Amino acid sequence: MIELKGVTVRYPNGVVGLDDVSLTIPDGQFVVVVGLSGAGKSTLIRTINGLVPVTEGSLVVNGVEVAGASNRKLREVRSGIGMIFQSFNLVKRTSVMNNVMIGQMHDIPLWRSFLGAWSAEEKEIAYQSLERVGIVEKAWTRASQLSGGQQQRVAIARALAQDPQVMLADEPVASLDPPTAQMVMKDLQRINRDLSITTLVNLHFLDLARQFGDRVIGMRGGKVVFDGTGVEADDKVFEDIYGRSLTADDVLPGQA
Ligand SMILES: Nc1ncnc2c1ncn2[C@@H]1O[C@H](COP(=O)(O)OP(=O)(O)OP(=O)(O)O)[C@@H](O)[C@H]1O
Repeated sequence: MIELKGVTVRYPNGVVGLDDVSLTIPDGQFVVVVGLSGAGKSTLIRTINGLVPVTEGSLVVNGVEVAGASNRKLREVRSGIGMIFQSFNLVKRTSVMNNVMIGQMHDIPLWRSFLGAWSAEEKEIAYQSLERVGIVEKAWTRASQLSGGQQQRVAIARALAQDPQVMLADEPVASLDPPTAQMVMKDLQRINRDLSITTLVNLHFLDLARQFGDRVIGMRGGKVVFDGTGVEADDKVFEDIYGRSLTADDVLPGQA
C-alpha cells in the first residue's frame, strides 16, 4: 500500500512540486495520473521512490515511512519498486539479457554483474520476465537494435526481474507510436492483473487514461483535483484538470 498524508514537496529553489497531497493506493491497484506539464506527476513518482525528499507530511510505502528515512531505508523501499521511464533508460550497447539482469542487481554483487556471471536461477528469472512481455526471442540482441516499443518492453522486463511490489511508470508511452503505445499499456495492465503489482502510470493522453485507468488521479499545480474512475473522467473533468478546453493534442493521434 502507498499512503500519502498531507505531503508537500518544496524544491530547493522554492517551487512547490506537491501541495498537501493525501492519497491511499491499495495493493494491486492500477492508477493513471494525468495533468498538464508541470502539474506534479513526475514529482509524485519521484517522491514515492524516495528520489525527492518530502518537505512536510507522511508517505508510507509498503509499510516504510519514506519521509525523513535513512539512505539504507530508502534503498530498501526502492528495491521493491520497479521504475519505467519515457526514454527506456537501457544500456544500449549490451544485450537485452544483461539489461534485464540489471533489474536483479540489488541482490547481486557488482563484480558478477560486470562479468556476466549469472546463476541459472537468475537467468531463469530474466527469461520469465522477458516471456511476460513476449520478447524472449530477443534475449541476446543488443538493446540498440530494438524498436522503441521493444525497448520499453525490455525496460518492463528489467523492472519485473526485480520482483517489485510496486511499478512506477513516468510517461512510458510518450515516445511511442499509437499502436505501440496501446500494446505497452496492455502489457502493463496484464502484468498488474496477473501479478497484483500496484501500478502508477503518468500519462498525458486522456483517451489512454480513460481506457486503462481503473482509477484516474488528476493533478494541477501540485494538487490532486480529481480522483475517480476512467469512466467518470469525461471531457468536462479533463477540462477542469487541465484548466483549459481540450485539443487534438490531448488524445493519441488517430484515436480522435
Ligand atoms: N528538480 C527540480 N527543481 C526545481 N523545480 C522542479 C524540479 N523538478 C520539477 N520542478 C517543478 O515542479 C513542478 C512539478 O513538476 P513535475 O516535473 O513534477 O511535473 P509533471 O506533471 O511531471 O510535468 P512533465 O510532464 O512536464 O514532467 C513544476 O513547476 C516544475 O518546474
